[in-house]
Amino acid sequence: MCTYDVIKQCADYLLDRTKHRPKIGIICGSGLGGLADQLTETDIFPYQDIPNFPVSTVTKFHAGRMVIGKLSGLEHTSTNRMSTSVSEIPVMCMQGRFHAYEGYPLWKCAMPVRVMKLMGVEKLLITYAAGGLNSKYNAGDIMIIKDHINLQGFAGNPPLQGINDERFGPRFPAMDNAYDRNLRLMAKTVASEMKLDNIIHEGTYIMLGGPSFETVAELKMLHIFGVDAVGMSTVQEVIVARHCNMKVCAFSLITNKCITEYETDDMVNVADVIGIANNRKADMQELVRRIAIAMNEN
Ligand SMILES: O=P(O)(O)O[C@H]1O[C@H](CO)[C@@H](O)[C@H]1O
Ligand code: HPA
Repeated sequence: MCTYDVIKQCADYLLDRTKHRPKIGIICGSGLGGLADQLTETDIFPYQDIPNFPVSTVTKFHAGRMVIGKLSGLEHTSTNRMSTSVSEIPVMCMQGRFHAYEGYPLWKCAMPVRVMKLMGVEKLLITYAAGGLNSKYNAGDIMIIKDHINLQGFAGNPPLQGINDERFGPRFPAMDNAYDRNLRLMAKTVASEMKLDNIIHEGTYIMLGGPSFETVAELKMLHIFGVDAVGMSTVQEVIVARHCNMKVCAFSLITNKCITEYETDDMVNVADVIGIANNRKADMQELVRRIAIAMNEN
């Protein structure tokens, strides 16, 4: 386990090298790291330079850098949202995350969230690529997570395993409203303003260990569980963020429809995942940018 002191060393390393003091953190999913490239006045830290930080091994899809800088956008300066001004807010952006299939234990995959917390981050925006299991979802759609199923926790492998340090949070944190109701509402409003209503959904996510994609039988079982989207990340980040009282909002980019029949030659493959991420990344980045700005107002 990473102790409080080790996490603080990471946080202090970054704080000593940037003038920014972000209250919003962003984790970018596979093929969705472009948002970090939109920041200005950036301080960029390759993960291998940050003491005790994990390093990205799926570097084709995750650049493996912490990018701290300013995100700019229109801010509504009156309560009726009629008057606006350009605002710049400090954010820290993980351009790449860690997955269990890379060989990291779940607590280590989520350790950067604690680093963010000790740097002053209060709200976390998460993006990731996922397969759409809900038959109404199409490749290119976006799902706001309403809830998750912590399958690894069911199996006795939770990200909060080990001795609890109360400085981060309680031994037994609640996971009600893990995906903040107000932030979800705000996300839906912003998506409507962007005229994305026809591709936005709200649903339940499950993280599997990967890296193999799911079998038809597994997907049939997950469908019975009430799962709408399937991926290999995010849940550990959310649990660790909620443990330390950060507010969370998370978005799946549905990169493929899950295949739930045997009588087909279709196969999920990572090239399609990245292709769809590339096609839809501009909308996803704009959505996250607008939500970050709106979050900063509230
Ligand atoms: O969840 P992110 O990091 O976006 O990555 C998703 O994309 C990869 C597979 O295509 C898996 O790692 C899956 O979890
Ligand atoms: O179909 C999928 N399954 C698991 N993870 C994924 N990430 C993108 N698509 C998928």
